[in-house]
Amino acid sequence: MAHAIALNIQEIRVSLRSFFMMCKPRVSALIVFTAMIGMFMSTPHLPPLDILIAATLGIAMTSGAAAAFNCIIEQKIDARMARTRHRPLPTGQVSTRQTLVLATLLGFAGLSLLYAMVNPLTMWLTFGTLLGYAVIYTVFLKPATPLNIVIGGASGAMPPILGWAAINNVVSHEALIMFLIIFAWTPPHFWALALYRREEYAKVGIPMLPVTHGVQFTLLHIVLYTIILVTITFIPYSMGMSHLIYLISALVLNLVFMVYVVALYADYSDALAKRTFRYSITYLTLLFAALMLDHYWMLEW
Ligand code: HEM
Ligand SMILES: CC(C)=CCC/C(C)=C/CC/C(C)=C/COP(=O)(O)OP(=O)(O)O
Repeated sequence: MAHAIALNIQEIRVSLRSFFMMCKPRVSALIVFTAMIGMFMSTPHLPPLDILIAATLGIAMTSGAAAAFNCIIEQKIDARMARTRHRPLPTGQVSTRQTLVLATLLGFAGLSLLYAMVNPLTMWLTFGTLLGYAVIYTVFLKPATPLNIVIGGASGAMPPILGWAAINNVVSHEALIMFLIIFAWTPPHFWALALYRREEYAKVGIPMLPVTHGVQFTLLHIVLYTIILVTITFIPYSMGMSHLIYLISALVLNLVFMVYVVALYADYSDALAKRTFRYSITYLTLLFAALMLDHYWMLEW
């Protein structure tokens, strides 16, 4: 009897750990971080603690649920790619039904928290973001067009808008600028990975840009989108939303990003594409951290 209970607890622990991995915790963490920056940027003071906590939790739970739905829908493809074949659904560590129940509960709980403790606007925008990623991107765009990531990127760019709405109950132009930064960042971020994983995407028939249009065409578009990104990152300074700390940080981060993408364009290697992909994550993290640092530093003065 005691043995059976111990076994059951062990099974539940394995299932929960597997489920947690399907919430793509590292991606979700950066998504939540950008949402929190949206919250901090939306007010000259600190946001009310109860709303800050409820909004952060609600957005994190819904983002995790969206990622888990993506894992359910893509499990057959995931099983055939080296990068994803160890995910819990392809290895059979958890069942589809179990994951579906947990993802639905998590998403419902996250959205309810936003509705009850934050505001209905944030709940509806977050629900739209979930549908944008789990349905529009995953089901319709990803298998259909190399523009999947450009259009689908809109849902990954939503978090600062969600954060701002959580505190102020509006969608502001400042939040839209932060949205645009992530929106322009997403193609270079993802195409860098898609380049060194192009053979796997080709094998499973997903029309990522390097598969449909080749390496050189993708590299050119990475450079073009990075130029657009760099341009957009100067808007916060030029409209007085951010100041010198942000400007200097953006200059340095942009310079390094440009060096990466131009070097990649000039002399492609999988190893450099992998480093560019990793840098894209550092870039977005530091750029958003700089927005917040600049915001509070300037208020101090
Ligand atoms: C539709 C848009 C996006 C696509 C297609 C995309 C694609 C990817 C892929 C395929 C990976 C590798 C994941 C893995 O191997 O587990 C990845 C990693 C990552 N992405 Fe994105 N991404 C998108 C948007 C975003 C956004 C909006 C953020 C955050 C604001 C983000 C943050 C990250 C982070 C932090 C990682 C590293 C995960 C790790 O180290 O395990 N991505 N992305
Ligand atoms: C707040 C909220 C509801 C956010 C939802 C938006 C969200 C979770 C965006 C994540 C983007 C992401 C993980 C892309 C992975 O691409 P992929 O799915 O093509 O990669 P894969 O091959 O690793 O599955």
